[in-house]
Amino acid sequence: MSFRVQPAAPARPNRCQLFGPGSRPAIFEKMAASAADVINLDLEDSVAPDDKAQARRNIIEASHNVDWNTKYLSVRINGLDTPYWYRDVVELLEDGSERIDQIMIPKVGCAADVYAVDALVSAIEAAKGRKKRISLEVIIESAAGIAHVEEIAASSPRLQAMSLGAADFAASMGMATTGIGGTQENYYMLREGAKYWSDPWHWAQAAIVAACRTHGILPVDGPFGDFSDDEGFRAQALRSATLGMVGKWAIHPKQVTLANEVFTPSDEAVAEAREILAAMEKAKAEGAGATVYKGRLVDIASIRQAEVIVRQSEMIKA
Ligand SMILES: CC(=O)SCCNC(=O)CCNC(=O)[C@H](O)C(C)(C)COP(=O)(O)OP(=O)(O)OC[C@H]1O[C@@H](n2cnc3c(N)ncnc32)[C@H](O)[C@@H]1OP(=O)(O)O
Ligand SMILES: O=CC(=O)O
Ligand SMILES: [Mg+2]
Repeated sequence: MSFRVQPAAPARPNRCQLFGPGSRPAIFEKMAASAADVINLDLEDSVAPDDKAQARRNIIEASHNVDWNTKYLSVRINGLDTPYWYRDVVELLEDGSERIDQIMIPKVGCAADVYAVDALVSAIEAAKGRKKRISLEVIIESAAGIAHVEEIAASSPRLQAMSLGAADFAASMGMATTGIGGTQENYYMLREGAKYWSDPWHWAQAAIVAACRTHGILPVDGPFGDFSDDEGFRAQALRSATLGMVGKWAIHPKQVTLANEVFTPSDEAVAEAREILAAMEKAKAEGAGATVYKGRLVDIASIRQAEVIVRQSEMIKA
């Protein structure tokens, strides 16, 4: 480990972030009753320009009237290149209840984007005497966002989470696809006439995870658009979890269970992690730093790997 010890990410479950348009208040109670850890009420791309003002009022009202129970409540504001974002922040924090936990900033391209929102949030919190400190999350969904991902991860002590937004990311990068996440038909390797599909999101996800882990931020996988394809969602989520992401968005309620399943360590995985920890305790007592578990090497690094799984499981159960 570097002399600079890696900071821990916020210790709260973030397995599934369920999205819903702020212009559709009829679904707010259903979102609150879902099994998602995080609720994202949207003012951005799922809300038509003419509905932006009403969507803000709907969300403000719901922050007072809906029982959000233990949900982490986040509101996605509009991008900093629009005329809407400052009113989103001002109205939400002047008129919205203390129940709002987080503001999500889309299409972040550099650290200064986060700084701008942080400054406005800080001023309103102080002016209104708000008690709960609002946290921030960002979406990496542009060429600039991924190019500056590390400075963005370091941008603000309010920053808790960072998601990959596959749809806008693909558009910004000029990728030849209209698919939102998952396998892309034309992204394959060819060997002896057989196609082997590769993962075009992998490099961006890995860059996000590295930036997040360096700065103690939760790395999250964004939307999977085809909500009739459960197996496709599961495969994408399993890849994300394997890379170190802690959760995934749901853009339809049927994706919530799938995300929760994938991002909750299984009983088998936790049992194996505990066995590895026990094997290493025994090795340590015998003066060894390495031993054999089920025919494979485990050593002191394995303790850290096993602890990731045990800690995640305990945090979710708490
Ligand atoms: C690329 C991005 O930026 S993604 C993030 C922004 N996008 C979003 O927020 C979109 C979120 N999702 C939605 O708006 C909707 O789920 C849609 C448009 C995809 C589909 O909506 P519908 O056609 O109503 O879906 P469907 O008929 O299958 O809904 C089934 C049930 O779930 C409810 N429902 C639909 N969406 C949601 C949701 N996001 N959260 C909670 N409940 C929902 C419906 O009201 C319906 O309830 P009912 O059985 O009591 O009648
Ligand atoms: O905002 C999300 C995306 O995929 O774009
Ligand atoms: Mg987007």
